[in-house]
Amino acid sequence: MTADVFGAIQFRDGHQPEFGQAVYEVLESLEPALARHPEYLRSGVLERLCEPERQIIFRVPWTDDAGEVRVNRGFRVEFNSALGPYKGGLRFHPSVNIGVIKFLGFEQIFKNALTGLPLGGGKGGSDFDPKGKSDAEIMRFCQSFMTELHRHIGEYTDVPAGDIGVGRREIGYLFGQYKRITNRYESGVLTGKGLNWGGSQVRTEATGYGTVYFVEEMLRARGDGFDGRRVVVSGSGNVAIYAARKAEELGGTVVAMSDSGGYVVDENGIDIEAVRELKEVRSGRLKEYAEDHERARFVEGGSIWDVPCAIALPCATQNELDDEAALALVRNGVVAVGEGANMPTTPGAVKVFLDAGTAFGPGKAANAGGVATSGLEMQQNASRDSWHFNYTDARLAEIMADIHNGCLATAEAYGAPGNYVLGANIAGFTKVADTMLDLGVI
Ligand SMILES: NC(=O)C1=CN([C@@H]2O[C@H](COP(=O)(O)OP(=O)(O)OC[C@H]3O[C@@H](n4cnc5c(N)ncnc54)[C@H](O)[C@@H]3O)[C@@H](O)[C@H]2O)C=CC1
Ligand SMILES: O=C(O)CCC(=O)C(=O)O
Repeated sequence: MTADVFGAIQFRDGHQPEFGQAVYEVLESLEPALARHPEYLRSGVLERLCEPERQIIFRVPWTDDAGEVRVNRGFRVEFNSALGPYKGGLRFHPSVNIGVIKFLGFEQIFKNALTGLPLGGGKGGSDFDPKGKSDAEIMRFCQSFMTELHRHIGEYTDVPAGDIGVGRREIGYLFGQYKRITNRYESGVLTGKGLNWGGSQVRTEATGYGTVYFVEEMLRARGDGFDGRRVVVSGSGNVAIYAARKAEELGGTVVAMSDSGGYVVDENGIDIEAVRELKEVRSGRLKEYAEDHERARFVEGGSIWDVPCAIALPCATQNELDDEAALALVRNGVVAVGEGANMPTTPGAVKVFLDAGTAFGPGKAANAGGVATSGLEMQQNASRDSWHFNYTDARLAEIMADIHNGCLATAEAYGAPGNYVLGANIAGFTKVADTMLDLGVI
């Protein structure tokens, strides 16, 4: 049956490979749940889940510093609102197209369900490349993007946030333009805001910290931990920096990090604060880190996954860890892999880890701490409140432990103990599917 559904999707959307990959991975692991619950098939839940409720594509014209008019394409895919308003980030990167946004929106449905918070799934972005743009250009782009997007979003409708290329600066320009156009100080319309204007403590750290909390739970379930372990973190953006920081706080040694130019290795442990300052303040390249730290070496190109480690945290982008990389990690004795990024591990590589008995935390569970903390930001906005750092961090840790335990229990209940991929997919799916049954055919 799932083969029929997938065939229909391939027929319609075969030119969207990332979307096909994300759908296939979910459908494949749902078989045991569908066998137990034929009502999902009778009510067309699968077909409805795989088709976005709404897809918005729009022109984003803006003027560069030389006075030239430029045009980018903007997207917002409002995928599923069974559990709450559409929720998910905006990605600004030249590789963005409708298929990439659909894959991210589809993943977001199940991830958001796993958080236990009332959040539907959506995603958006643009093929705009922020690299090399001035602050004024970024602002004009964000204002133009919001001039169209504002009519589709709202606290009770659709609540965007950041993703690759969209951080607090961009959220600020987007929020400013929304406020100006609508004449409403509607804090709950966006998350990832600055602390002075409705943001939440811990949102900046949340995805990286949450990923490490999840991996810590997987390790604990095996009587292990971060202490004294070598850790490799790919990427050096928002998720990577705070995953590395938390891994170090728990006693791990982060020996390698990367950016799109290559990777840096420091056997004594990377100075995470120096990477944070380099990336967040100076917008520099990781190569400069090696120039400033004589014990470090920079490898241009190549695979960061060749660096031996016990714990691997892919935190850059989709399909960055392939079969060959997974085999290298397993050969070098990896014990746990936690996906900080969305779908960073190819299907073949996931199979390598599952076959080897590596604890593997899929992104929709392991990186759910970011959107969960966005949910906590929405709670604070709704109650005109702001919580302390430690309280918010404790809520995040509790949510990640609950997600871990839910995935583990679901995997066990469906005859696949220790398989977090199956556990996350079935646990997220059944919550959304049961709600869709309650709400009727809409
Ligand atoms: N920011 C958030 O709250 C969340 C982000 N994610 C996912 O985490 C991943 C990273 O996102 P952020 O850290 O927020 O973005 P970011 O823009 O702060 O950093 C992106 C990082 O990925 C690297 N990168 C991007 N494209 C690359 C490519 N083609 N090849 C090699 N490296 C590349 C960049 O060098 C940078 O280190 C993405 O998959 C995103 O969807 C997942 C959950 C929440
Ligand atoms: O915080 C959010 O709403 C979205 C985070 C996100 O884009 C993700 O989980 O991939």
